[in-house]
Amino acid sequence: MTSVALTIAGSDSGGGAGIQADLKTFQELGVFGTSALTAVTAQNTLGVHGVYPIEAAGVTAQIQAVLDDFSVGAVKTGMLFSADIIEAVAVSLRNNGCPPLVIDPVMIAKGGASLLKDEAVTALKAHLLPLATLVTPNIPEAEVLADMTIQSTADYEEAANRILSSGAKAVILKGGHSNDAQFAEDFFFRADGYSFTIKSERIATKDTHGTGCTFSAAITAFISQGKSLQEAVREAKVFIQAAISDGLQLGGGHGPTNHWAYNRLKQDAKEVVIIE
Ligand SMILES: Nc1ncnc2c1ncn2[C@@H]1O[C@H](COP(=O)(O)OP(=O)(O)OP(=O)(O)O)[C@@H](O)[C@H]1O
Ligand SMILES: Cc1ncc(CO)c(N)n1
Repeated sequence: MTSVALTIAGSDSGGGAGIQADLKTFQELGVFGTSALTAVTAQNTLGVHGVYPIEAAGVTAQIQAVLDDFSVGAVKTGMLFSADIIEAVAVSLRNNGCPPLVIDPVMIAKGGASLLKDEAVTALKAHLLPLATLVTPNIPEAEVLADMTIQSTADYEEAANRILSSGAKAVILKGGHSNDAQFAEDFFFRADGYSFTIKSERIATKDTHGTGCTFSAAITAFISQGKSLQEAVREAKVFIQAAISDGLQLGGGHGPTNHWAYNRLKQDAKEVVIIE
């Protein structure tokens, strides 16, 4: 049977991040994509030029319409923008017996524009993180969620534990922003204490717009197909590695990754190593 996934996220008119990245990723992985839009952004590879949120009631109605009609195997959230929208999403998911949920706690776009209001962080922690199967912050987002600075490997564990204390079942701290020139390493922690590091070669490119959205969408797609969380994360790392490695050279700023690359390149993908 065809797997169905739902993305609850913002629109990126530039097509590299947000709902567009999610749907392209679902499509490449043979998963039927459905969506609930939280905000429209006027955006390209150079930056965000405007944010136009959707009314919370409109977000609720989209989620309900999808969940009433489809058997959704997994859900992801991306840009949620306001506390009102976060509360509406949490209520809708709770009322519908929430499917496995991947939360990408999107806060700031590459160019520095805010995609989550400061006051919405409390709502995210209180209402949505408790429902999460997996939370996928980059390091700056983990610092906000854990309310601490992260400098050392010991800090990763402390930050992860603070995020897991919200009730989330697992967290992966993404190292895309680290200054390690050789490897792109992400750190996975589960609430029961199991952890691993997942590592691939770092690709030297400026075209990394939407990497976080694409990675979390690939995890969501694989979960919707019945893969375990660990297998979903491992294969999503292959997906993002392929997508970054075959950049499309579009736009004048941070260009998008290539959502068509995975099925063509996965056999030759640079090694993705899990260190338990
Ligand atoms: N240059 C790179 N080479 C290889 N992998 C990378 C590179 N940059 C990021 N990644 C990987 O891409 C995934 C997404 O991580 P990243 O930290 O870039 O997310 P993000 O900051 O949330 O992205 P976004 O820009 O969409 O907000 C992670 O698995 C990370 O390790
Ligand atoms: C709509 C949207 N969602 C997420 C991101 C983060 O990459 C972005 N730049 N735009």
